[in-house]
Amino acid sequence: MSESPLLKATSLTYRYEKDVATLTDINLTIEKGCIYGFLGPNGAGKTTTLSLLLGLLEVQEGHIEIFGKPLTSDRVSILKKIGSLIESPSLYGHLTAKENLEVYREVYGASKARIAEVLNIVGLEDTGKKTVKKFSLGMKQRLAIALALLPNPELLILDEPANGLDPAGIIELRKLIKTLNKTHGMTVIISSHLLGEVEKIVSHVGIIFKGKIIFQGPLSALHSFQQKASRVFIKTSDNETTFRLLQEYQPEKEGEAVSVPFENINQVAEINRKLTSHNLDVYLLYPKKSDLEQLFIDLTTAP
Ligand SMILES: Nc1ncnc2c1ncn2[C@@H]1O[C@H](COP(=O)(O)OP(=O)(O)OP(=O)(O)O)[C@@H](O)[C@H]1O
Repeated sequence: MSESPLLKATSLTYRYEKDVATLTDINLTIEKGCIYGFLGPNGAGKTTTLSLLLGLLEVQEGHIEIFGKPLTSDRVSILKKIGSLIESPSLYGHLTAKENLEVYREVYGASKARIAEVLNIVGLEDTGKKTVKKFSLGMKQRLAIALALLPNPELLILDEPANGLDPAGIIELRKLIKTLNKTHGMTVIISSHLLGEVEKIVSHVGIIFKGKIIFQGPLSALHSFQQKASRVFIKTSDNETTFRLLQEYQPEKEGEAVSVPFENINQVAEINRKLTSHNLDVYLLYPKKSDLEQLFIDLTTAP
């Protein structure tokens, strides 16, 4: 029997306001040892979902299990094994990296030796007396991750950690996440609104769009899904007949037109031949941008 997932969220629906569902029926399965990229455009519901997983928001509908236990009943023991970076970290600008960690050490019940360890892991061991206000954003971000690492968590949840970082900072962050996963065995959930930012490190991807999960699976499955999101838009002199003739392509009616999933350019020529051989006039035959396709463009285009 396969091991149960490290995290399982079932049918999460969340409303900030009574009549507006910010999340609808969210199902997530995250396996131990993976780096899970949680992707979606701004406002899709990433932070809300992660806040529910971290118990920062109360579950209204649905169920969350982490480490095989329900979050509602085993909250404290679960949260002790999770490190997180959500929204801006609270760092003291007038203190050094080490002093910042010292402030949080007792909160987490971590040993003094753990401070040097986490500074090493995030590559800030040589910052000495430099105060945090003189740190670059990338260094601040790594220090915030060091804080999250103090309790030596099994699961690390990072909400848009690459936001605002320059390309060098993003590369450093990727390296760090890979090390945490490979060398320290941590499962990592990292959210982003850009696929390119996380594509190089993630093993699995979940895509949230308007509060709904529209894809979840290994990174390798994403590209075939992406292709399926493209459709060919067809308008002829008789759309009913077109719909009937194209049954094998799984057509859908779109107002005055018909659309079929786009597979390749040869299929478009084949459809054209089929329609004209049945004496239909073909007015339009073109790939149409669906919401999903537009979503992929948004996820793959730098702001
Ligand atoms: N405290 C709140 N009260 C009311 N609505 C909220 C609150 N927080 C977030 N929202 C709304 O919920 C929706 C999802 O926001 P959320 O922050 O979860 O998205 P996101 O994917 O993390 O986006 P971003 O990257 O912009 O933070 C948005 O429409 C947002 O305006």
